[in-house]
Amino acid sequence: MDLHKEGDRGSAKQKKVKIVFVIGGPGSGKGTQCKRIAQQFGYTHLSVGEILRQEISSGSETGSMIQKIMKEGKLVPSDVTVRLLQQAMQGINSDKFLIDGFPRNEENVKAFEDLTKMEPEFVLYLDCPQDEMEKRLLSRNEGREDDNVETIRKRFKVFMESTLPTIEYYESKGKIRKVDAGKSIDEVFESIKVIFSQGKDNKVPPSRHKCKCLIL
Ligand SMILES: Nc1ncnc2c1ncn2[C@@H]1O[C@H](COP(=O)(O)OP(=O)(O)OP(=O)(O)O)[C@@H](O)[C@H]1O
Ligand SMILES: Nc1ccn([C@@H]2O[C@H](COP(=O)(O)O)[C@@H](O)[C@H]2O)c(=O)n1
Ligand SMILES: [Mg+2]
Repeated sequence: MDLHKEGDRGSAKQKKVKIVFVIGGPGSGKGTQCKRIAQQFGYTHLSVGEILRQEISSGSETGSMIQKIMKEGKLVPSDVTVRLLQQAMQGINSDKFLIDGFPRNEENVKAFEDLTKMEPEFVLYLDCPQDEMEKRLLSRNEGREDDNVETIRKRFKVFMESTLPTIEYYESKGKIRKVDAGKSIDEVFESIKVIFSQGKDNKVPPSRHKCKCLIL
């Protein structure tokens, strides 16, 4: 990916692209909060789930493969996901990306690092109790095929087994910024604003997290 360069005809002028990943369980409020962050802090919001749903809508063979996986609440192979994400990023002239719903497992992390040679500035983790997430998803009403009890439970399992290890990985790098996402939309955004208002040198010290999502 050539996200680092800008200017005419491939001049070597460097463009520093800032990336923030946003992760959290299904229904933790990633999409809701990303919209607000993008608006207030000037980020380009890319929802990886949305990118995958667009591929389904295109009617491609890859799209039908994605549809089957999503219906099962499983994860799409990382080479497919990262290629589509990379294409979306390359099509937008922005230097600040908010990547919603990524990474979902260690394979996502590796594929992203290998392909883009980039790392996120930090990772926003929306930590929310599972019963609250389930309640939100069951009343979302956006017509998503995966918003039914059976698939939701499978998505929770995938989150616990595959996504939590990525949180540990970024925790070890001091990159996790965790917020309590079980509160109201406004309250969650207040906590997020503090994080996005912090300067580069004003980093929150790393701390071992305890997930609310595990306390059931
Ligand atoms: N803090 C909150 N309190 C109550 N409801 C919320 C809160 N945040 C989001 N919601 C609602 O919960 C539902 C799920 O939110 P959202 O779509 O933002 O979650 P998500 O993390 O993006 O989920 P997914 O991983 O399934 O895409 C939406 O209907 C949204 O309006
Ligand atoms: N990195 C990702 C992100 C998403 N998926 C698949 O899409 C589904 C919906 O994602 P949302 O972020 O919109 O909840 C998710 O359940 C996965 O099937 C993925 O594979 N990899
Ligand atoms: Mg979402």
